[in-house]
Amino acid sequence: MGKHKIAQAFQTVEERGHKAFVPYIMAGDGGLDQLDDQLTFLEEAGATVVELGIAFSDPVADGPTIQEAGLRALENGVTLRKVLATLKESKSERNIPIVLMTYINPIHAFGVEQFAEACDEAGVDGLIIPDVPLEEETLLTPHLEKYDIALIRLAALTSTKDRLTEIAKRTEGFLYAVTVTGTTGARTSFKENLSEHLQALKAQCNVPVLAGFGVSTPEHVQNLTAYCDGVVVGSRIVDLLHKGDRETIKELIAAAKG
Ligand SMILES: O=P(O)(O)OC[C@@H](O)[C@@H](O)c1c[nH]c2ccccc12
Repeated sequence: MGKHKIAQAFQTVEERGHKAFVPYIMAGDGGLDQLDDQLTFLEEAGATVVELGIAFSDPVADGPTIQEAGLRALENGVTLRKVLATLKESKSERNIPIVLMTYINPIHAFGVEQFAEACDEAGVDGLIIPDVPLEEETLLTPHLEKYDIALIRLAALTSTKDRLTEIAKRTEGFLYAVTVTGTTGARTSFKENLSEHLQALKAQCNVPVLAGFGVSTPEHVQNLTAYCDGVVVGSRIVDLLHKGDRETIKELIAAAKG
């Protein structure tokens, strides 16, 4: 479980000569009773890992598509506790690693130690917590280590060189290379020097480097994976899942297979 399960999933992708594809979905968008079916669909469509978002009242890093999905989930009565309970029930039926994306407040409300234990019981393999800077992560790390849960760090375009080096060294599971400045959301183009940025991160990192934010077409997937190990796709997946267009999701995931 945990870090090792994530590492194994990436290894399988590499052995097949593919790139990793990590879809983001908002837990409880469409109702929590849909979650198992959504995870099974993504696993069967060839996703490497799933990033599962927890709806939050103040999602500072989220763009409009993810915010709206969060509102729908909150209207459905979704809470961190309910998501963990749902994951726990279907744990044995699932192979794909799960990474939870949540802000720090709900974790504090839960209690850090209890949260780590509940993640372990639910089969959560990693965490993305965008509002915990490097300086504050020791709040979490001892508890996550106890259960082998990966803390996936985000590398921002605006970080200094030294800070990027530190983030690349510390990250677990994979490095989340944010490809744009600003919030999440589909975009049409990326910065010109993004390829060098990704390659520089790759050179300093012992785990896969995945590019995320704004990735929304098969062309984006193919262009970016020339310089890194895979992609994270959020807003486009959330939008397609909400519309019920699963065929286009399959095509996006297939783009990572080259
Ligand atoms: O939606 P996009 O632009 O495809 O970006 C991925 C993103 O949505 C997902 O990884 C995510 C959702 N909320 C976040 C908050 C911080 C970092 C990452 C995220």
